[in-house]
Amino acid sequence: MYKCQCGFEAEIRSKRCSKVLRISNSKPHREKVGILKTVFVLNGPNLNALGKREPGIYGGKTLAAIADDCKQAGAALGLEIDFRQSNHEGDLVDWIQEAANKAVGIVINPGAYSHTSIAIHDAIRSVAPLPVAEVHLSNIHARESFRHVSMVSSVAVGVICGFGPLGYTLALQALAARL
Ligand SMILES: O=C1C[C@@](O)(C(=O)O)C[C@@H](O)[C@@H]1O
Repeated sequence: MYKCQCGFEAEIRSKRCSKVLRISNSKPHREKVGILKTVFVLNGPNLNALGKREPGIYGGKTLAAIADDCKQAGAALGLEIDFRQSNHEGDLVDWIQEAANKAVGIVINPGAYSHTSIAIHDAIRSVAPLPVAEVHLSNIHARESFRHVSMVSSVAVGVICGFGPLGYTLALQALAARL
């Protein structure tokens, strides 16, 4: 039996296997305390420079404007958006771990860490079955060969790339359809 700080107590097992799910993310718990489902939208290095960074590749929209788009899309989907960016790999690992207790899913654009980070790959595995959608503004497969491999894709439920900022909204819709 698991007990939340709010007093809600239950043992909730996954439909797919007998694994006990985290109580704070369970639907009955969320319904009881009346909280919206939260999705973490995480952004990796250099994405804070969107708007002025290589606009021919990434477009002219700032990350703040993308955050607004996500919040608007989230509101329509009944999702609360926790939007974050860091240039530091460890922050992204910490936030993925934090999402296990606070979110029903993650949208992540890991930036260049997509191509290198075993730590982010492992962090996503460690919070399974929390669904993770990987997003890239650019089509990484149509760019330099070092961008063709992502450490994240094999542990993501899906990948959206090449559609610019719209990819974030599409990822939120795809996650919402699974909840
Ligand atoms: O920083 C980025 C942005 C990116 O993730 C994208 O959104 O297209 C693609 C990466 O290869 C690059 O390092």
